[in-house]
Amino acid sequence: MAITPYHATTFNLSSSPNRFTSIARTGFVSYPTLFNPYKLDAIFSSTLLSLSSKRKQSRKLFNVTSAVAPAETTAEFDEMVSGTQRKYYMLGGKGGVGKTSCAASLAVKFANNGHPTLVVSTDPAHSLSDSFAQDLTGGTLVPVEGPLSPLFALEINPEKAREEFRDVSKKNGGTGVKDFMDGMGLGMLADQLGELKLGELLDTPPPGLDEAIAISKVIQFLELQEYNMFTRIVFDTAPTGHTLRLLSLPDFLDASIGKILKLRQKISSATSAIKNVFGQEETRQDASDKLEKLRERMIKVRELFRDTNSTEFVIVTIPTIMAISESSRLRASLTKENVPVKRLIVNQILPPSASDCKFCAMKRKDQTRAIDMIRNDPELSSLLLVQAPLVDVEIRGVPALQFLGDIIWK
Ligand SMILES: Nc1ncnc2c1ncn2[C@@H]1O[C@H](COP(=O)(O)OP(=O)(O)OP(=O)(O)O)[C@@H](O)[C@H]1O
Repeated sequence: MAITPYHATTFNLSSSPNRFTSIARTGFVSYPTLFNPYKLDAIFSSTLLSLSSKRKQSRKLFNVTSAVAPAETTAEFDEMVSGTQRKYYMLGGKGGVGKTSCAASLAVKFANNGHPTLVVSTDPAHSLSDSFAQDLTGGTLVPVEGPLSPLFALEINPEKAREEFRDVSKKNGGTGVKDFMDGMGLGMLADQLGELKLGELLDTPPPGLDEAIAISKVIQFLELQEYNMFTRIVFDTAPTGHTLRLLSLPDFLDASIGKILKLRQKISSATSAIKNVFGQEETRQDASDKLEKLRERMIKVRELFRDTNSTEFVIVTIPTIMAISESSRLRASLTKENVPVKRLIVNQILPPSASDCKFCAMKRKDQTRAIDMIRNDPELSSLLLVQAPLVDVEIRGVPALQFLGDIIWK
């Protein structure tokens, strides 16, 4: 019989609460967990624990070691979780490799380890809602039910935001622009650009503008007193290309704002007719101050991405040559941008098996080859290699994410 240690269906991942209760009645759950206020999760996690020790036993029994990687490395989660200073984790990589699942499971793990956590998706094609099996749309912070400490999720859709912006700009002939931009934390840009046909500018947006909207929204939230509590921020980023644009964006905006400020200086020294375009002296001064603030905020973002003490970019990949090649290029670009990278998650690795079908044997060989490639890749070989197994159900909902998180983030 094939051994599938990560056979999640065995762990009742998709079970109803009643089935958990019946597990409890059969004595599968250790006594103290019944006092936990989050009973279902407690029962669930202790069931997982109990089954995970069974898993270890069955490994011993059949002397099964990981087929693709003899030496198991851990993610060194202790280091990730230690300290109450705010830390940012950005998970990125090729499309479909499991960025969202890894980001969501990390956020759940942080929250279960005492960190009030915010998980943010800046991917225009969001899947956080699907991953948490909860509606997180709406562009604002939504509490996620289940973890032991507060966990909030935020899905930002920059494309949609841009669409909305264009609509408002058309409908109101530009007058609603400022309100909308204020809402996005970019009000000061609107002040400056409102009269410069910003709507037209958005028809051919400069690279990174969508990400600008996403980033400024997050920063705006984090500046609010009520969101001071978050000590871990996990970003589920868009696929590689977008991420790189996002990283270079603060520079871009900084440069743009610089241009705008220069333009303003020129205008303010011009005739009164032109002065009317920007309003009275006081208003102009106020707008300049706001613009400076935006510039400062962008500089903060740029520094944040590069701050080894507070930020880490975690690359997520799968064991295929194509995904690994892209990860290697991503690492090179991140190094160029001075973004700290320490961990590489290789997701969806076939779990060990005593007897392989032909397809599995081939697939396993293929994966082994891909993992060897990582070990010989100059960009990737120095990273902490964390292996995550392919599980046999879709990872959806907090209990399932907790299950995945406990496997990956050790
Ligand atoms: N270790 C795993 N075992 C089994 N299924 C997985 C695993 N990791 C991810 N998946 C599944 O793969 C699919 C894609 O995962 P996910 O949405 O996390 O990837 P992504 O990289 O965020 O994708 P996108 O680039 O489209 O946003 C999902 O159905 C998810 O449940």
